Amino acid sequence: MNLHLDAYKTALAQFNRAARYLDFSDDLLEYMRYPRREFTVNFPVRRDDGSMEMFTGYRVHHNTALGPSKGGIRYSTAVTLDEVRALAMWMTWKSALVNIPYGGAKGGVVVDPRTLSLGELERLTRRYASELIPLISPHSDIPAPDMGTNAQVMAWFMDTYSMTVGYSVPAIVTGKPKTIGGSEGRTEATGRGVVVTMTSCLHHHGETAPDRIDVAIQGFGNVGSNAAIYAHECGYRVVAVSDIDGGIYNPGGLDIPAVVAFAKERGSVIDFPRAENITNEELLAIPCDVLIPAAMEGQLHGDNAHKVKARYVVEGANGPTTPEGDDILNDRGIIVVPDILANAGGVIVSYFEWVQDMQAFFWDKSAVLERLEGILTAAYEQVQHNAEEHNIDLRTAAQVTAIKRVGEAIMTRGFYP
Ligand SMILES: NC(=O)C1=CN([C@@H]2O[C@H](COP(=O)(O)OP(=O)(O)OC[C@H]3O[C@@H](n4cnc5c(N)ncnc54)[C@H](O)[C@@H]3O)[C@@H](O)[C@H]2O)C=CC1
Ligand SMILES: O=C(O)CCC(=O)C(=O)O
Repeated sequence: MNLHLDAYKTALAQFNRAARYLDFSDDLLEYMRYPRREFTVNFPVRRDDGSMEMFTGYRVHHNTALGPSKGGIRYSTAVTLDEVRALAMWMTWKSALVNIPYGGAKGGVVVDPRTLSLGELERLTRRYASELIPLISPHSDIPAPDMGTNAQVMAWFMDTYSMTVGYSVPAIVTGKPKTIGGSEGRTEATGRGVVVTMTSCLHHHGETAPDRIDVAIQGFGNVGSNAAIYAHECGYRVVAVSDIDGGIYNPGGLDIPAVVAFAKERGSVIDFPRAENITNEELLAIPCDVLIPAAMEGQLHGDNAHKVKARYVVEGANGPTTPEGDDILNDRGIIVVPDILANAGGVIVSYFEWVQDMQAFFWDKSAVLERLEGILTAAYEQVQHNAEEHNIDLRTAAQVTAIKRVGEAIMTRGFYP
């Protein structure tokens, strides 16, 4: 299975499933299946040893009916145009679902950032940012971090854009360091939001005692580690976590602050002293109540979804479950809180950051976190309500709500093919 070629197939299969519940014309549905713009760029980067290497990057705008396109930038050797298409489409539905005035975009460069020195990473970022300038602006397309990128990468992005136009433009990207216009709470927003939606879902099912809930998390980057930290703070028992090198398991619960410190020093969670090493495949099948895939696409699929022991899957990553995986989980009565809802905390606080930058007026952390929680819990309740009303799963309910908003915006603006 090619997980990345399959990502767009997954996005389309989810869309087609939701489309059955929408009273839209075939023409309008067909229009929404396509990305609006796709940009591919090949560019050179000088390596520290003086050699020159060519890199390929992408930026895809899926739909802009509700506002400027918004979405992260991924640095990974697995990046393909098809993967970026899928991620851009999910951004359209995510922003619409949580009612923020954005369309969907995503970008990526085919590179393993761990193989670059800091200088090489900066040169690559500045060159890619400068190639994207015809496409981006605070009013048209606003990038942010995703897998393999972080606040520092966003700072170089912002600086490159600002140098080109001749004045500082903080609102060109979100997820920046706070010293240059970043928002309080953005770094932890996605992981925190995953735990907020998990809690809404557990409460809906009458499970209100966090100390009775065992959580396993795949991926220990921005999303996974912040989900682990907040889950631990809320009193949940995080029994397993993993990164690309493998995972660790302690059925009595992991000391998450100690794991965070250990991973920071060692570059991986594996060999953490008070736990057993496990593989990523074992983590997905570990005995627990909630499984949070927070690494990448296609992790739960037709060949392993039957092994999941969790009763809930809360999707921190984008597209971690294939349609075959979804069918198996649904048939087994496992509740899946879908990516466009569970991981929307990141884009919500990015929206807050953009608003603050545009107004040059900054909020304190409690205002950011309170508004974040308010939007996510309302979105969860709406999706849960729609799912019950139409007797459909949460993913389909979330997609129906989101696609309906985008379709209505397209129609209202005038859809005359
Ligand atoms: N950063 C953000 O604000 C948001 C990220 N997401 C999604 O969350 C997921 C993770 O993103 P970040 O945490 O930002 O990335 P990151 O680069 O900070 O961390 C990724 C983590 O996943 C691990 N990983 C990578 N490949 C893996 C594999 N094959 N098996 C197991 N672990 C693997 C890495 O070792 C690392 O621990 C992605 O799907 C991303 O699109 C979604 C919404 C917002
Ligand atoms: O913060 C943003 O603007 C986008 C984050 C992102 O890429 C995502 O939600 O997948």
